Amino acid sequence: MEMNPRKIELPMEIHTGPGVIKNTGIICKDLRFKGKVMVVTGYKTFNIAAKDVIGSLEAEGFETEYVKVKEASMESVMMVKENLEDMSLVLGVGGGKVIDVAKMAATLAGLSFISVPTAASHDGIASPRASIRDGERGSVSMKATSPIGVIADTDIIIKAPFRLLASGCADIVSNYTAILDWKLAHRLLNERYSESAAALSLMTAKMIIKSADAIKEGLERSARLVVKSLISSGIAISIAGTSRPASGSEHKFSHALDRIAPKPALHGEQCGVGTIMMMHLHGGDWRFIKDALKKMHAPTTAYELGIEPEYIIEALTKAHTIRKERYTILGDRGLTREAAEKLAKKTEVI
Ligand SMILES: NC(=O)C1=CN([C@@H]2O[C@H](COP(=O)(O)OP(=O)(O)OC[C@H]3O[C@@H](n4cnc5c(N)ncnc54)[C@H](OP(=O)(O)O)[C@@H]3O)[C@@H](O)[C@H]2O)C=CC1
Ligand SMILES: O=C(CO)COP(=O)(O)O
Ligand SMILES: [Zn+2]
Repeated sequence: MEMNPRKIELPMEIHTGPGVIKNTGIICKDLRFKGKVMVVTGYKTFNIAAKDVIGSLEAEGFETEYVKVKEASMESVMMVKENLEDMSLVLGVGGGKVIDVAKMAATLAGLSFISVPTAASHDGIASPRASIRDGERGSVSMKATSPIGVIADTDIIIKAPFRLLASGCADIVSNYTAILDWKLAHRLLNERYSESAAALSLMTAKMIIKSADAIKEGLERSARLVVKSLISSGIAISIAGTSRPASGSEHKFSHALDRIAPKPALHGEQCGVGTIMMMHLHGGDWRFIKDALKKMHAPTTAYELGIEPEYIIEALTKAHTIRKERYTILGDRGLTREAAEKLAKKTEVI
């Protein structure tokens, strides 16, 4: 296989622990930033964390502005970018959608970006990719600048609804099928494959399953454990330069559900249920995945996702049309309706 020059971008500083959000201003100063900082946040997370972030920045002499976003869409990215003219730094304070929008807007404006997650719900915290909805194309994985820093306050993260933490665990469990899909594409299509990225991604998934019993509601140590795993999964994405080690057919299923279901569940929750079914298609131990998700209190059925079975079946038949360039066990033709129904029933998802 031809060897092209590669660049791996990683965060320079990762701050995790209780109360670290109060050090945001000092951290930005130590990283030699000055001037005006744009804080991108969400409608709930503004009060939960962004207010404190702004207070900490202003106490260190930074000027600040903030903008609230709802959706991880190209419109949100452009709206944020338009407000970045005289900024020297962008902070994303919130869940995965806020972080992706802030990351992508900073990338387009040529600015540095710091990730301030308020929930351990996704492995985009430290990754150099942004998942953005773009019109008819649906969800696309865009190349973005790596966060220069991560500030993960475990006091805030553990107070977030437990569902978000369980969803983050499920997003990591999905690395199992993502790796199987990546290997398949490597064998069939000679797609570039990184042993080290795959090994890190799989090890992270194994570790989170091993620690499942230690993940408890309200326990700061649990938040720390999941955050560490999400960052390590994000670093696997950085090494690969693509989200391949953490996103395969199970993610295609989740992206399809986002388009089809009237009320989609959380990203990680949907990916977890997708992992059960895709593992069955790979001929692997889908019960092991199901049991692991159950231990983590993550959903394993359509009912627990709050999604009608008919949308699960439709998403299964459409999943292969998402990110067509990303070859997976779904192949180029995808599942027939009958096969989709059989798969969902066999794995007790519906
Ligand atoms: N770039 C990458 O590599 C990756 C990207 N992703 C993307 O991330 C997104 C999923 O992220 P996820 O966080 O699950 O979803 P959201 O960003 O939609 O967050 C879910 C909800 O949780 C709320 N929330 C966040 N933190 C708290 C808190 N501390 N207390 C109470 N509520 C809180 C948010 O509030 P608010 O309304 O304020 O936003 C939002 O309403 C998807 O778009 C997915 O594609 C996922 C994995 C990797
Ligand atoms: O969610 C991801 C990894 O968990 C990456 O998402 P994509 O499916 O957008 O590449
Ligand atoms: Zn994901």
